[in-house]
Amino acid sequence: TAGDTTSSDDSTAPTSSTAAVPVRKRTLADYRLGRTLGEGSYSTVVAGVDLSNKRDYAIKVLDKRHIIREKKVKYVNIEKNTLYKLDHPGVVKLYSTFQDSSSLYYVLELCQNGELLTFIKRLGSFDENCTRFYAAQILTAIEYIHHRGVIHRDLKPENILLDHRMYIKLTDFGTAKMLEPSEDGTESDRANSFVGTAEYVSPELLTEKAACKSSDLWALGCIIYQLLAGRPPFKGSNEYQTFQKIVKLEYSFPAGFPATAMDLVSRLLVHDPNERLGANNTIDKLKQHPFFDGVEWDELWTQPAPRLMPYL
Ligand SMILES: C[C@@H](Nc1nc2c(c3cc(-c4cn[nH]c4)ccc13)C(=O)N=C/C2=C\CC1CC1)C(C)(C)C
Repeated sequence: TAGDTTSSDDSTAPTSSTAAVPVRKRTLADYRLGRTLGEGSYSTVVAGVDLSNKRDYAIKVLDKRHIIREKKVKYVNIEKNTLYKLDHPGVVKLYSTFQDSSSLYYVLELCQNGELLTFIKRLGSFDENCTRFYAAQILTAIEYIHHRGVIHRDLKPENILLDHRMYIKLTDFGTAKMLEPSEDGTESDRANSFVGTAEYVSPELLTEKAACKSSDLWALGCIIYQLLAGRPPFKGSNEYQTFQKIVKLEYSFPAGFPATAMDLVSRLLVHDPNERLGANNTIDKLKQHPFFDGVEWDELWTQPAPRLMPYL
């Protein structure tokens, strides 16, 4: 059975009904590790069964020496604190962490259906109805993390995962930015340094090295384009070529690309972060775009996901 995918309670936290029994810190001995699910630049995610409750989890393993050598300790703590703070059906849950002499371990929600990218490659593209559903789920997950003062900064189909219900889960917050309360909404709502993955990185990240909430909206525009077209809008033969296309806004829609989706994408792939539809905490304006006509926003996380159909 899947790990606590339905409720937020987990086996390690005492529930209100039981006495406050001391919660024993988990160790690796509490899990039977399975196959490797994904490899990150500083981590490996493996399947794991909690031997005490037979529930499936994803266990992210980080090599301490590697993290220290690569000076990524800050990012590791940002990810852990961000994940513990976020609680939304579209964000992967972090249940507990522990460590041993060589590694750090995160016990996370298992997303049984893996990466969204796998399905885009398998189908070639998503039809309009499926694109609408997944774009709406990603949009509400982005709206939630932004409301909590978090910018993801590296959204892409590789780290947007799918659970057993084929619902999306945002993951990989190692490069996220937690806006300080003072930073949110004022002129300094910029997060510096880090650059995301070439195809999805926003122009402001390339020119001013400063991401903002609107950078995640740019990535959403790239993802919606990719769901319908089967490829990202900016793709050069190498990273530098890709960056060139982005700063020059050099992209075009393939023949047959649906008109309302074309209008939406062109309102997101806008150079000026403030001019993007939904920028400056106006995500409601994004939800009202004609492309999302028919979306039942209140049913989005209870209705069954649509059967995946390619856009032919
Ligand atoms: C994006 C990530 N890949 C993955 N991260 C997570 C998975 C995951 C699952 C599959 C999968 C499941 N079935 N088949 C494939 C493939 C890749 C996965 C999961 O289930 N639960 C939490 C995860 C991540 C939690 C997040 C805090 C890091 C990278 C590539 C960085 C390793």
